[in-house]
Amino acid sequence: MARLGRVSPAPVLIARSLCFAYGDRDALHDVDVALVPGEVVAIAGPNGSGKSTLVELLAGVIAPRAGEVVREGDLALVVQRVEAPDALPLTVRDVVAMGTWAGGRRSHRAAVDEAIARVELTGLETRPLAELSGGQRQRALLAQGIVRRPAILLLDEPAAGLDGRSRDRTRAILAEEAARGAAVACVTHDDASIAVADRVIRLEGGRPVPENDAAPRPVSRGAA
Ligand SMILES: Nc1ncnc2c1ncn2[C@@H]1O[C@H](COP(=O)(O)OP(=O)(O)OP(=O)(O)O)[C@@H](O)[C@H]1O
Repeated sequence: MARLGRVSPAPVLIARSLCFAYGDRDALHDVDVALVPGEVVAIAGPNGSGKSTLVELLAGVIAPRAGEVVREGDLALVVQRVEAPDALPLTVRDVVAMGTWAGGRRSHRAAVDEAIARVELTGLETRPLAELSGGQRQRALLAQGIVRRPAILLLDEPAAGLDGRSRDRTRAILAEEAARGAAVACVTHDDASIAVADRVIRLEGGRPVPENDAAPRPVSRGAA
């Protein structure tokens, strides 16, 4: 009979031996990732090291040249996008509500308002996105990502360009999402975010750096 003990939760995302190239330029080599519920993982590394490419592969935005990604549960991707779609008169509430569309589910208006409040944009619900500052847009995109409480939350520099208070708030939201059971992985250059992450995946030249605790934590056997 198996002994009862503390068992790590099963991963909700496993990526094995991921490789990717843009044309003939290699961008990522042989990267393994396991994301488990309740954990915030920082994806760090210098410019051009492959962080955004990795997140796009994990999210399924692009397909790997080699390797595979297995996901359990729904996923939200928060991208770093500074330009607003001026041609579309989308309000903050519209943009956040779009986050509830995936999987045919629609959240209640209360959930949309709650997500807006969490990123401290209450009062700007009817403001067109194009009339927001870059930091406010970034926070609206974060609200879009968290509104449907995804099992997997991937973010590409969600705090880039934010002021100190909004950075702190973003960091707190990622911790809150992990606390409710989401698996969170976040590309960041922010030392404070790296310091508070449960684990860091560090890339250099498209390769994981092993000496920086880049290996996934042990996970329950058989889950893969
Ligand atoms: N669309 C593209 N076409 C060709 N090469 C690309 C493209 N996007 C990225 N690359 C290259 O792939 C490599 C990895 O880029 P990526 O954007 O993933 O790095 P990053 O670590 O996210 O960088 P940064 O910190 O600057 O955002 C870089 O060498 C980059 O020049």
